[in-house]
Amino acid sequence: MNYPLLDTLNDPLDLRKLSAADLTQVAAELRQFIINIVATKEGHLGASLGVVELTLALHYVFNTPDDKLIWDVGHQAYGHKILTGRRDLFETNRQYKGLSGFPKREESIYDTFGTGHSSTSISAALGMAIASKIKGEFNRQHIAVIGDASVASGMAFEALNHAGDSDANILVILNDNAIGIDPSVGALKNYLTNVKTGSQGQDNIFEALNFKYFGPVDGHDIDKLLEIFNTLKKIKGPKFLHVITTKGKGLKQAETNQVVYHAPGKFDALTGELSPKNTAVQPPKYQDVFGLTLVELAKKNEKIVGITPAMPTGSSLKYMMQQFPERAFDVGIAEQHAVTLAAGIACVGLMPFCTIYSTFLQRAYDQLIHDVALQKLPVIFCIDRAGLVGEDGATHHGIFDLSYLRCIPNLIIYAPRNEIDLRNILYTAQLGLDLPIAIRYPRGRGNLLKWKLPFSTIEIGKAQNLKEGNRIAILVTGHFTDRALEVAESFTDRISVYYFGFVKPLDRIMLQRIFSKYASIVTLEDGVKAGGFGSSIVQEAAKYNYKGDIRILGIPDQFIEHGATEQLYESVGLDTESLRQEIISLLP
Ligand SMILES: Cc1ncc(C[n+]2csc(CCOP(=O)(O)OP(=O)(O)O)c2C)c(N)n1
Ligand SMILES: CC(=O)[C@@H](O)[C@H](O)COP(=O)(O)O
Ligand SMILES: [Mg+2]
Repeated sequence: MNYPLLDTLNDPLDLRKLSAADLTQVAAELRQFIINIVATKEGHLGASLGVVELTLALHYVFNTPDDKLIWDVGHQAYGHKILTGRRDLFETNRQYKGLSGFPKREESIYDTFGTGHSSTSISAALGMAIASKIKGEFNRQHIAVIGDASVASGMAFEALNHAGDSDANILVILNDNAIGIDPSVGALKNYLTNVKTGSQGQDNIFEALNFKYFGPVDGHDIDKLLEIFNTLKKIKGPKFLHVITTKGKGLKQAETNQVVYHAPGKFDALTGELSPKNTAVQPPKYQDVFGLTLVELAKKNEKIVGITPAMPTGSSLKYMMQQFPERAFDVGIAEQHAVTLAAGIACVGLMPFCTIYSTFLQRAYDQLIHDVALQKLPVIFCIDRAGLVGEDGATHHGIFDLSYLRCIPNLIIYAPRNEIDLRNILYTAQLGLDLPIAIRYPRGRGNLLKWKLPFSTIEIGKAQNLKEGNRIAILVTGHFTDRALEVAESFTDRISVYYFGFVKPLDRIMLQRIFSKYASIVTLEDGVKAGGFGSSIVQEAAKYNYKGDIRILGIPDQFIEHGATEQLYESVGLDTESLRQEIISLLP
């Protein structure tokens, strides 16, 4: 594939040597380059295609990296990476030891702020703008590019509220494509639609917040973007530019099927068609076990309400939203609100199932403690993407939840070992608990083809002995249970496996039996070792005055980068072979 102009661009200085008229061709080449690589290497597609012209115009007019450019979420920054010296490395995007799929300060001086989670860009840009002013660097611009779904989040509004009351040199660019991963929701989305259609009248929210407002402008018209940026760069203080773009621009399928092409997996770069799916019958994704089981339960239990902060497709709450639109809500990128909304719903006797990715629940920690657990409100948290998630990397791994949840009083924590177990704990939870429960399960597929079995109730706080052995006890939680069994089988009758679905409350009776029987214990989890399941066993062992060895196996005290999930587990010694070696080293 030929990229005659793109191939000459090693950084934005080269770009600025081109004539403005050349930028149209660069845009076409850049778009094709992104399509060609993402088609085979996978990744986020639609968002980056939508901001090709915006990316070029920003780097052309502004003096990056001295002017600070911050991409919200960062999943749209592929063009930015390619133009800022990473074209040749881009085929390693999201792969183990390759480029990160998100901006990352260690990777480039052009990546001024690391992102991955949404709605941080305005705060970060404002922080930089305030610091520049304190340092006397008055001419620097600080630019946050934020999407229409991300700008509706609380954090973004907190930053707008602060910035609008300052004289900071900040430019907020709203990249409005009317969609997040799923279609955008909420009153702000309606307002933005009215602005675009001209039916909004004179009122302007952003002007009311004291920003100088510009737009809306067509974000695919390079000349218009150059003109407006040349104006904006001379204006001091807080400015807001409303840009209209099309997610997936330039690839027909990505434009028409924006949800799927947000991150489409492999596809044909020429036709845009998705690569054929594996047609063999496969075990279900955990998210679908959750989503489909919830529909089954909601048909019989009218108290069930579903909540997702902006991930109806990713969490599979979409199934309930389709069947029971009056009882299932996408609240937008608003994790804090989602949790307290669930608390409110529980207060009045309904049964909220609040599904949030483990990594995004970090945003709502105070709400979890203050609004839910402290008041013993029986919210059912369905925490998806627990454990390592793969190519999204350090910003998205769900490895902290067991530790950050375990220290909260009144909270039940359950990590199902498989799809049937997940179904049964969902069933058990909706029978009525008098405490909140956090049910956490991994990204991707389970192992069972037959998983839609009749429901059975799970006894709260009970562990199970799955395999009896006489030397070492493996205590395991969550989906690593099969891994523990596989390892144990290879040692015939020497290794026991105890499955602790409940990380809290722990089965103390079972633990006492284990402490009195084994001289060596290994704990296994897909979360951080610090403060997690293994830690809780060590604490119990100390209370019991246990004198044997306990080895905690989990994620070490470091951020884990991106790569295929199994590759990453191997890198931290949690693959089957490494576990087997650990056991061998403990055997007398
Ligand atoms: C705090 C947080 N919640 C959820 C997500 C998952 N997420 C990633 S991109 C995205 C949609 C972003 O939409 P928008 O800001 O409009 O950008 P676009 O994809 O349209 O460019 C969501 C919900 C996230 N990254 N961070
Ligand atoms: C950028 C972002 O936060 C999401 O697009 C995320 O990558 C989705 O993750 P899943 O693919 O696990 O749904
Ligand atoms: Mg959007």
